[in-house]
Amino acid sequence: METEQERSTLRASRGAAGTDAGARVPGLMRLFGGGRAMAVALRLKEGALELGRGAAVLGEVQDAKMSRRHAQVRFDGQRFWVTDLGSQNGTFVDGAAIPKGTAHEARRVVRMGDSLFVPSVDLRPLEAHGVEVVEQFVRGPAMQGLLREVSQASLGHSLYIHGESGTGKEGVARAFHSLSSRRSGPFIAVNCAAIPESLAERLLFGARKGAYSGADVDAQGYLQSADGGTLFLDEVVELDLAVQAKLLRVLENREVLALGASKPQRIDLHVCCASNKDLRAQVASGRLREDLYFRIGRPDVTLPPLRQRPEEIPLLLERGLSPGRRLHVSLVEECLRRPWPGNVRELMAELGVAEHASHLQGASRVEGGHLKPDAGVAFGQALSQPADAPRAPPRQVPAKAKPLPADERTRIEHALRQHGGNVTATAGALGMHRTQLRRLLARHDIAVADEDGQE
Ligand SMILES: Nc1ncnc2c1ncn2[C@@H]1O[C@H](COP(=O)(O)OP(=O)(O)OP(=O)(O)O)[C@@H](O)[C@H]1O
Repeated sequence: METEQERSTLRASRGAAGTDAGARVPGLMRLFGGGRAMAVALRLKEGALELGRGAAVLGEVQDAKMSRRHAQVRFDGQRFWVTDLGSQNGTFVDGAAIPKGTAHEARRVVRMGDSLFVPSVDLRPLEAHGVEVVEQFVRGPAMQGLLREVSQASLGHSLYIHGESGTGKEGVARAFHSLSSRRSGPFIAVNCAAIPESLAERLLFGARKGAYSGADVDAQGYLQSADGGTLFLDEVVELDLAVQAKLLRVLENREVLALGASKPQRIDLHVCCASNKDLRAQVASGRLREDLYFRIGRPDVTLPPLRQRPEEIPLLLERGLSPGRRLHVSLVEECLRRPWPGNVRELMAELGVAEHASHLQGASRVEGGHLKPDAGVAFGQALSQPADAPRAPPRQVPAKAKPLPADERTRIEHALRQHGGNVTATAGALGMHRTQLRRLLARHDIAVADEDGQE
């Protein structure tokens, strides 16, 4: 895009994707190494890949903390398995050290040395598009694909963006505007959920002087303000049905009648709506007028939640840090493990909190232990059970898989060792409350010293 001021891209090391639509390319995405975010696709050869210091697939960013023969990763057509080949510093799956010599299912994130790998059943999108930053906006392959659809849609008059809260819908709406012929006009963003019902008509359509008591000047509505540009209506289904009917008339007739006005005013705008709800279901339940749905509900794009775009997380963190601060691998690992129900908004807010905590401790880097235990975790959900695994087929319990409590014990023991037996710090690193960790310690019969040093 011509308007792009900044463009940096983390590209795969292995060139463009294959074009055979049928042939998936399973492998690992290396998302962190050498203290930096990266997005490098590592293909498996005949279903397997051996990783270690000096391995050619690690390219120029080698990892001194990896052993020469560190671990092997294998894909069985459904699931990824990782086997530690006797490494010195261990291999960690979802934060827990795995025992050496036995295959362990690789789920969300694998750590070897200071490098992080995320399994992917198809590397081709990453190979073809990489992860790029355009005007501070991080765009992985899914976002780039969606923006290609948005570019098509920008030739028309409307777009509907469906996606969970905090996924970046407003950023997509701005792209719809800046790609359109109205890019030099205004972009007016309105959160319909925040408009009091009694003020909705006045704020949207404007009011003439004297239209109601206290209206001592003409007031433009959002629609008039967006004339010649794009009106972004976030949470559009929150508008009441009478206002929806009036909005439809404006969009169809391209003229708006302000409250108290006798003559309508011509307007010409694009409209982009967004919601985290399924609009068809909203029509079915009577919350959205069907005729308005046909005017604003199509074409539509769906923005995937952040947990399905893990390749963006390290770069989001890196770019979200204050100047001079650095990321520790443990922070990125923790963030890759958590489901982030509040998506990018929550990730960035919690990064700020973690950065502050690290600052207060005088730490030079922001670490996993600086994240709040409940950051990025859905209410009532255990961290050991992520909401949905990215890019992996539905998981079944494999016959040889170890039951969860054994994993849990290993994970807790490892974290305790890393934090010198301090329960509070260990709980923080594991993303749980101190009392929750105490319960687990009792259940697994793991003895620790109390905070005051008593065992
Ligand atoms: N890909 C991204 N790169 C950088 N920042 C992003 C990205 N996506 C979202 N953000 C940031 O996350 C925050 C939330 O994004 P945004 O407001 O666009 O989400 P939304 O989906 O519109 O949320 P809501 O539905 O709650 O209004 C913003 O501060 C935005 O700048």
